[in-house]
Amino acid sequence: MTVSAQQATPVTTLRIATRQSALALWQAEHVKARLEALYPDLTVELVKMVSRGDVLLDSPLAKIGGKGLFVKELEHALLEGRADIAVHSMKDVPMHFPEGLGLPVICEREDPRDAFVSNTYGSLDDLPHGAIVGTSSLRRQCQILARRPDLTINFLRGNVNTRLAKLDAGEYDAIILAAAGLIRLEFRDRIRHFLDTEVSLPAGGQGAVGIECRMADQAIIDLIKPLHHDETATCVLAERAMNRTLNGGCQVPIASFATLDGDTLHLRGLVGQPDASEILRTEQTVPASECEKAGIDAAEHLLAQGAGEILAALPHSVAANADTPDQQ
Ligand SMILES: NCc1[nH]cc(CCC(=O)O)c1CC(=O)O
Repeated sequence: MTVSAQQATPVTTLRIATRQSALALWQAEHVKARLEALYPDLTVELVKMVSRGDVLLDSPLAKIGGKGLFVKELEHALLEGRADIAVHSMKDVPMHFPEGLGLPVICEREDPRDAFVSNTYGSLDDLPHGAIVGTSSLRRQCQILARRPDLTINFLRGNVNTRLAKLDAGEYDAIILAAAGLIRLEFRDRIRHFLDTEVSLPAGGQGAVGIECRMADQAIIDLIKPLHHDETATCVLAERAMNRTLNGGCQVPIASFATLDGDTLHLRGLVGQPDASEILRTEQTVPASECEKAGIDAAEHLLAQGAGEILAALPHSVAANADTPDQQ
């Protein structure tokens, strides 16, 4: 279909490609509801897909494919015309898009912080000496050990519901999850404490949802554009520019988090050893219009301190797997 033909044809039905995890479905339903509220005559359908990452969830192979495994299937559906948009957690979106696809919309961010969840203890600082904390994010592990070197970090995988079930089964004294996922799935009451960003700097894009589509589909882009949130997008672009400059899929253990104060953007970045033996930090303050430059400068400052050596020393399977994409 040519661009002019699409502009002449109003969109009557929109298909959203989505994974079938509870969080992915919530995000797709949320976008569907917002679009239906904006356009009462529009029919929005969910195209539910099983991503390779979901199939391989319990296999070590899932580690090798990293983030890409969870979005590739959805991107195929877009490229083959089986769906019109795909809704993603920005944290899990790879740095580069296949030819013809792009991500023109980033929605308003939910709480970006990490959350402390426990059935016994009120916060990280309340945990007794040697307590067991569940997470498989090296970013979280590194920052938790920096604050509490006595804790034992144990591997914890699966989606949000699985993780809570493992906590409830008594396998851990506490677990750390993104607040956003818990809030969206109505588990806010399980959060005992929000980790201050000074204690646990979030992953780039955490808490934000983005919409990917075919960039030639101007009518679709126009349709979804009202869901774009400029302030969130400015912050997420800075965070992603830092991660991209630190080199592609290798994002572990990397944190990047930007905030806006009027027209001033403040970006903080971190690269650390998983055991917290070394933690590099950077802070950049720039006009909001230079958000990408802030990300590049942050990455270069981290690289100048030795971030490249830390990241290169990580085993490949770990380095390729970012902030534990299976958690969705
Ligand atoms: N890495 C997995 C992932 N991707 C997005 C979220 C939910 C929060 C968000 O939207 O960033 C999670 C779960 C988690 O980190 O606990």
